[in-house]
Amino acid sequence: MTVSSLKNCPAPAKLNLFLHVTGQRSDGYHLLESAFQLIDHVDLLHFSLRDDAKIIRTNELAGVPAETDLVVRAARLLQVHTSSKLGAEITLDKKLPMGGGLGGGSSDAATTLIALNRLWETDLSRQQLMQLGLQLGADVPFFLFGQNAFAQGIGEKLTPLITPDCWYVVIEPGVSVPTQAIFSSKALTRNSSSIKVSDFQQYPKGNWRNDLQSVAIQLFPEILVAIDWLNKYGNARMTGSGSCVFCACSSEDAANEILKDIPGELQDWTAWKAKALNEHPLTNWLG
Ligand SMILES: C[C@](O)(CO)[C@H](O)COP(=O)(O)OP(=O)(O)OC[C@H]1O[C@@H](n2ccc(N)nc2=O)[C@H](O)[C@@H]1O
Ligand SMILES: Nc1ncnc2c1ncn2[C@@H]1O[C@H](COP(=O)(O)OP(=O)(O)OP(=O)(O)O)[C@@H](O)[C@H]1O
Repeated sequence: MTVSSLKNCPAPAKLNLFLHVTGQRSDGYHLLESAFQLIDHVDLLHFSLRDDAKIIRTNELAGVPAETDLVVRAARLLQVHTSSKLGAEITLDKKLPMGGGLGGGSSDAATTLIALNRLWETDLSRQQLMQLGLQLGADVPFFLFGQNAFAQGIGEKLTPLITPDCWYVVIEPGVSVPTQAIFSSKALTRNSSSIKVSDFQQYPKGNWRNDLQSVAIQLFPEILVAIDWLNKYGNARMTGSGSCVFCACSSEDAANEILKDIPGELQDWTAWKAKALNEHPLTNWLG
């Protein structure tokens, strides 16, 4: 039986539990070490098969024309790479904030590659899709990897990681951070010492930090207000290049208690809880 559509395909967010910048490559990209954690807060994508090779995005996305949308770019890349004659209509139900450091666009791209690889029966392996995904962004291979990871290189060298089974409270401080502006800042330190994946399991959780945070705060002081507030409840820090901040909670009840306290007068904040995932919800779609 030929499948003609795939509905409600999740694209989960990630948190960088820590992020160290250890150097810079000659092409300008930065060498990172980070713990990538999948969480159950998702965008949803819907795919319908077309037999005329057209890739059509059916929704509007504010500030992102279809041609530059990572979803459309991912579909085109797979189509060209596999010489597929098939097309797709794609609808993106966007929940993750753009410029939030949650990897939303990258996760949308990864879910598109996974779903269309199935719908078009192009049968690329996980490894092949990860290589393709890297052309779209440094975070994309992680969302194809299928599990939580210790990342090295520019974020594409991935080792499976056992991470705490907990809940997270995430605050969106109401600003969108351009990743490039953070990495290009003169104030960014690029010389953190390297750690090994085996060090991670012993690494004291209270010491986890994000080297991009101080630069992001200089440009967007709203991030510091959210960190200072959330620090009352745990080791609050930023994910990715910001703007979202998070802290770990031992239970869903503990997360609910924090959410109840969110000050009503700070209208620009959106806050929510999410459970740590052990694996990507679509991991079984790749062999
Ligand atoms: C900050 C993180 O979210 C951590 O997970 C990622 O490193 C960012 O990944 P991403 O958004 O997929 O990044 P890309 O779209 O590849 O790159 C955006 C810009 O960030 C800078 N960039 C990104 C990743 C990296 N390791 N070094 C960099 O210097 C580059 O200037 C690039 O032009
Ligand atoms: N499908 C998409 N969803 C979100 N952003 C997209 C998409 N396609 C292109 N973009 C562009 O990518 C930019 C970064 O968006 P994204 O949501 O991935 O940020 P982010 O969570 O900060 O990413 P990262 O954690 O990878 O730095 C957006 O500002 C937008 O211009």
